[in-house]
Amino acid sequence: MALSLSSPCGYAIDEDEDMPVFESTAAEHGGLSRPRLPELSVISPGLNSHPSLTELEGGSERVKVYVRIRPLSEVEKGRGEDQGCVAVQNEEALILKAPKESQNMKTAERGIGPSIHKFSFSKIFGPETTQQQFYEFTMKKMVKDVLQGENRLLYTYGVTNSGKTYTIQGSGPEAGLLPRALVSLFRKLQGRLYAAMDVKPVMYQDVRQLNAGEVRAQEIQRTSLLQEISICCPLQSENLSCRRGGNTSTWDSGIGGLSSISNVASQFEGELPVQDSSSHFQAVKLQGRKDLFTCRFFKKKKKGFFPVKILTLCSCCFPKSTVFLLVLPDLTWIHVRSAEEAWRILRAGRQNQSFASTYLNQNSSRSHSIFSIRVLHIRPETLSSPSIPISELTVCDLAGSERCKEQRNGERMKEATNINTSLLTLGRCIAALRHNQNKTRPPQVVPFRDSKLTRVLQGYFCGRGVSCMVVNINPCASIYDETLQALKFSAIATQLVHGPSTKSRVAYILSLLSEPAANANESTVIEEEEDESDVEDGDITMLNTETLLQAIDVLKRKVHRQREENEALEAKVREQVVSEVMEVINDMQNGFRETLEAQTALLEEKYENKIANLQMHLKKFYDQELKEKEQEIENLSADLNKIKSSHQCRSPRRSQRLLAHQGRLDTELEQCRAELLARTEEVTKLKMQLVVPGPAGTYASAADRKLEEGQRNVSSARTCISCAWDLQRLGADLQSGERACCRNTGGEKLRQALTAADEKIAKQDQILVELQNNLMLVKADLRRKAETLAQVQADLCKKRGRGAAAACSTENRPPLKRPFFPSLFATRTYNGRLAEEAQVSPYTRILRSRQPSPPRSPASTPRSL
Ligand SMILES: Nc1ncnc2c1ncn2[C@@H]1O[C@H](COP(=O)(O)OP(=O)(O)OP(=O)(O)O)[C@@H](O)[C@H]1O
Repeated sequence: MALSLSSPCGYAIDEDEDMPVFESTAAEHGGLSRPRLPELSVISPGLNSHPSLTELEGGSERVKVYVRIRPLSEVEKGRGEDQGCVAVQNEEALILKAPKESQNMKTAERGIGPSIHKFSFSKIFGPETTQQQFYEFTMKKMVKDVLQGENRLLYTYGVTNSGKTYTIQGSGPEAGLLPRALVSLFRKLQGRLYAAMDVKPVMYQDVRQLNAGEVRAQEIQRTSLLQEISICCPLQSENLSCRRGGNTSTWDSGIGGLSSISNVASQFEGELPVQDSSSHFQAVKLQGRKDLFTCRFFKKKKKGFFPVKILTLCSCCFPKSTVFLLVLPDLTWIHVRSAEEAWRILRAGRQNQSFASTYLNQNSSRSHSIFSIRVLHIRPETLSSPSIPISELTVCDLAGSERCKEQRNGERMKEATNINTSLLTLGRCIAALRHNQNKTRPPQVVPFRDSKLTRVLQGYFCGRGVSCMVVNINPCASIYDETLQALKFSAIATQLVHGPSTKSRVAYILSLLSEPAANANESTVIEEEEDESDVEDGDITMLNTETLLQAIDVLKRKVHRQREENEALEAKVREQVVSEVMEVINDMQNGFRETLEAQTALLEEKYENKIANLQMHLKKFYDQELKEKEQEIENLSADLNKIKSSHQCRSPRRSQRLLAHQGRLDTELEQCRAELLARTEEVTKLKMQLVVPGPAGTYASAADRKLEEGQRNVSSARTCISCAWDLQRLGADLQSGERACCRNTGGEKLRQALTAADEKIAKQDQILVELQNNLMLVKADLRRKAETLAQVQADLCKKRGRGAAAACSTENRPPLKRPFFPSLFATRTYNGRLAEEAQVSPYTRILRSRQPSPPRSPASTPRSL
């Protein structure tokens, strides 16, 4: 088998060639030269520049989303589809401008949404990009990764007729990503292929060692299947009979879509087995499930057919057959020894894919196409171990999304509905994954199980591998709205971050087991583990149950320890928080106290001011009241005077009598005054005579002072007595007058004043009696003193002789009786009360008590004296 894979269909494969650097296509599309657009869509999550990888969560990488814009065909250009609605701004930014006829423009004109949208992607490839360039930038590295044990997925997404199949499979000499990847893969594996067929991958990451019988059976099955597949080709061209749900219809073989594969596969024409027309293919719908049906391969025998292979497949995935499709457990993996065999199966699978002519695409894929190839990394020393590392490359050509209503055929419409449903589920899964990346929000269930497509791809979205999306764009103006929707969907995918790798989980589990063991059993298990570097490359399924249980125990202990640490930390934090809170509370308390004191001072000041104001107002008020009362008193006095005068008018006789009596009293008083003056002069003269020098003089002066005192008392008493009697009479008269007035006026106040005056007069009487007694005593005392004085003078005369006798002749005269008048108004009193009474005479008091009686005449008052 001399097969040159260096350039199978004219394209050069240089594995060591550096990745080409593409220039921006913005200038060609006028993206940079266009004026600044007035309005931009805000729906593009990639509007801002992409964050660097280090900024992403946990250092994970974002899902790479590449955009490829296909060139317009001459026919499309002739239809006027080139309206510049898709423009590349730079290598990462794409601008969509709604054409006039589009629905988006209509809604934009109604003001509902923008007419210009900007999207950001990992890289944008313009229409001039060749298949080789696109492969080198996208798939080449993936192939390398797969050979290094990584899992990789590449899937295309876009509107129908946008170039997805062209990108994956190619057309004519322009082979797509998949044939190039296969050629590259087998070239790299050349000379290192494992020839025996004694291992077989079972579900997911498990590998089973086959015994001799199983190897033989496997070989037979493989050869048979390869033959059956190769047999299908002529059968399909002969209108393969297909029975679905009892109805037999002609199966659309879609041979026209095989041109590119056939072109590449032409390299292997000589190697194809001889076609056998004795096989037959039948598809039977599974009971109760619309999307599942069973494909049976029959080998024609002489007497009828017998089944060779039964596959249960999903209509939305790869409806007829492929050995690389791993949807349900009864599918099997076929051992591929060379690129040639891979091509055969690929071509067969391609033949069994559904194609149809739609209104947009002459050869439209009516089902998703998934191609998977697994590489078992076998080492002789680990051959017996079930944990053989496996890496997988999956290339998925999704069917194009399209408007169902525009399908003219019922069958096409059903297909379009199925396609859109599965694409919608894919979109929901991506949106849910995007949502779950935000740890602050409650996680959503990712609806992987709602579609076979998402079930197949689930592993790549859950850390099993790295996925990459290729968005194909048709720049035709007529499908602008669909293109916009596809870009919106893929814009969500640009925000996806790859989940944590399952390999990192394995490494984590192994690191757990390699921690210092708490007991002997653990250490035993660790010793039994393989070299870490060897095992870390594998998947989680390579760990046995015992190891996993041990890891769980370690994790439990770790969790327990963490909880204890957390509790201790929490207690510490609580303590710190409490102390800090207490400090804050104390500060607050001090603050409040200061504030309170300040407030109290302010309030005190405020209320003091208020009290002062109130006092001022009260004072004003009571002053006013007092004035009013005084005014009232004055009015009352005036009234009283009026009444008196009227009373006088009414009883003139009594008034006259009173006036006459008053006149008499005044006369008497004047006489008393005159007499008093005369006596005073006389007393002064006597005093001058009585000045005696020496001790006798001293005695004499003392005696004189006492005498004067007694005289003053007596005179005051007498004056008081006389005045009192006069006043008593006057008071009685006034009382009678007032009573008369009161009878006429009924003034209660006046009556009370008179009663008080009567009481005072009674008291004066009593005082008068006491004064009379005192007078008697003073008189007796004066007599004794006069006698003593005479005696002293006589003794003095005897001692001085004759000269002195002459003097003594005058001095020896018997002492004259000293008049009492000089002490008549003496201020000396016997007690405080008397002094008061002496100062304020009964007459004065009576007059005062009768206020507001008419004011006294100055001549009639004792003060005038
Ligand atoms: N980059 C390209 N260069 C040249 N021609 C292209 C390119 N991309 C697509 N085409 C052409 O556009 C047409 C439609 O492409 P293709 O069938 O791959 O679209 P599709 O997206 O797979 O459609 P569907 O989803 O209906 O299967 C084909 O004739 C193809 O040759």
